[in-house]
Amino acid sequence: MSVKDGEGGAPSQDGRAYDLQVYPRLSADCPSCCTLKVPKEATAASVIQDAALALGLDPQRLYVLAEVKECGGEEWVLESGDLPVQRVLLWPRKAQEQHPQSEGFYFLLQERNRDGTIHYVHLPALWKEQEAQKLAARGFLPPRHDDFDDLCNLPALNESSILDNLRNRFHKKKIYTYAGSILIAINPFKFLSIYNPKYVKMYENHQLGKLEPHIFAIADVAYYAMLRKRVNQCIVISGESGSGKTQSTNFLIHCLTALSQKGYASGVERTILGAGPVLEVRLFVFV
Ligand SMILES: Nc1ncnc2c1ncn2[C@@H]1O[C@H](COP(=O)(O)OP(=O)(O)OP(=O)(O)O)[C@@H](O)[C@H]1O
Repeated sequence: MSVKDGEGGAPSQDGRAYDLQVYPRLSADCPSCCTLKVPKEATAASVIQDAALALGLDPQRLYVLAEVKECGGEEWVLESGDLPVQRVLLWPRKAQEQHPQSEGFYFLLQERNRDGTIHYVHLPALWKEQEAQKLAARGFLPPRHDDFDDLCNLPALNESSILDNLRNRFHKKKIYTYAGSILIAINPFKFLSIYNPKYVKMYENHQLGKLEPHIFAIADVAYYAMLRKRVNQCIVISGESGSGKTQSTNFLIHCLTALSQKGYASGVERTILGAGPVLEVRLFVFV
């Protein structure tokens, strides 16, 4: 609705008519909006009547007018004696002057059942999509992702959603994904430039989950937990043959030795890695 000095429409006592835009939420074949010129003292009942006429709706059916306000996304159903223009005059100035549905302040026309409840219709997919986007923007729905770096955040948790998520991430060269504090790694079978000293530094002393999942984050958490609690830590690596257990072990040792400041200089990393094939290191206990 935009507030204008009255030309046309029913003038109010102060001589002004107000443009009131009403968006029907009825069926897909209904017009998307109608603009009415109404006086300040027009009631919701009369606006509903005019809107039904303008939209060519069945006058035998019952309708309600609801005010939608962006803040919180509430829909306030108006009583038949309520004055829609009064509501608009309380909106922010910009919304008073211009309020396309996309801006958040508008009126909805919905069908009402005989018992007073609102008759919800099957909404067109596009409309639902827009609503979902708005709710996500307000924080009522999780932001729309096609990949989640922690499986615990998947909106639907089942085998196919897990595999889809891992696949999507893998195609974006994100081979690591968390499931809580567990790290899932998918073998890329090719070199990825995510293991250089810059990454060791980046993940150093960071809470798990703050950054993109990475094997260095696991090494870092174990290392600092050992220092803080002065208790041995272990990292269990499991997977089928060829899945990358040995490679992951090497990355962990690389990161741990780098963190302990001994890595490059003392040859500790080389010594441990050299013992790997003999010990088949899968589980580390650091004192
Ligand atoms: N993160 C990675 N980046 C690049 N290549 C990797 C990665 N992880 C594994 N690979 C490659 O995949 C191959 C198999 O990995 P690896 O030997 O670690 O598997 P494994 O689980 O230890 O196998 P097995 O249980 O049979 O010993 C290796 O050639 C390795 O280089």
